[in-house]
Amino acid sequence: MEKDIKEVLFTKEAIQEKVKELGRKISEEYVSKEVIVIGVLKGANIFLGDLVREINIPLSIDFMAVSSYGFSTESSGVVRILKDLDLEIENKHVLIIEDIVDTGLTLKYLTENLKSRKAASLKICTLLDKPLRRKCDLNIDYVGFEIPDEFIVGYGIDFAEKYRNLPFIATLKKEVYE
Ligand SMILES: O=P(O)(O)OC[C@H]1O[C@H](OP(=O)(O)OP(=O)(O)O)[C@H](O)[C@@H]1O
Ligand code: HPA
Ligand SMILES: [Mg+2]
Repeated sequence: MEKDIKEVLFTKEAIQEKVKELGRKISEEYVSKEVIVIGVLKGANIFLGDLVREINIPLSIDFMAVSSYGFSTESSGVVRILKDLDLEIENKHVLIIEDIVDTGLTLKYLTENLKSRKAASLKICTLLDKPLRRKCDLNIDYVGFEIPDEFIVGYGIDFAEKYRNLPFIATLKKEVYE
């Protein structure tokens, strides 16, 4: 795997520090609220696992699975729900956890879908934000790192289902995906 890496953008240690900082902020802002965190599978799985252990207030965890990239580096623009929530979110404070916001189309679709379920509040937390690629308006409440317009992998994020288990976040060599 390592031979395919162009540049490490965030080390394991830098990620860990940022996750702690986000966890502290979320713990303060959601204190005494009934919170459900929703992880967007599969990419957010590893971030969510680390983040919830840095949040020191009671919460529930649920997942949605959606996919729009498949085996490509370009969003298909068509977001499909592969798994819906198990929990009811009516009157609950919902925090969506994402690994990366790129075009924003995944979260646009998800937030529109969840709005109709009458949550008390709906916010977004993403570890990575690639604002230069945005194709729609999206308000993100918690951002770990802003990144340039490059295809990245690691810490849950894949290319063609590979590299999710890298402990760091890195760019891929062009020849790997072209
Ligand atoms: O802002 P966007 O352009 O919509 O891209 C962001 C989404 O794309 C990736 O998921 P993907 O659809 O590849 O599924 P995965 O999480 O299973 O890898 C990533 O995990 C985000 O959910
Ligand atoms: O840069 C990326 N890498 C992997 N998957 C992604 N999905 C959206 N953007 C990316
Ligand atoms: Mg993907």
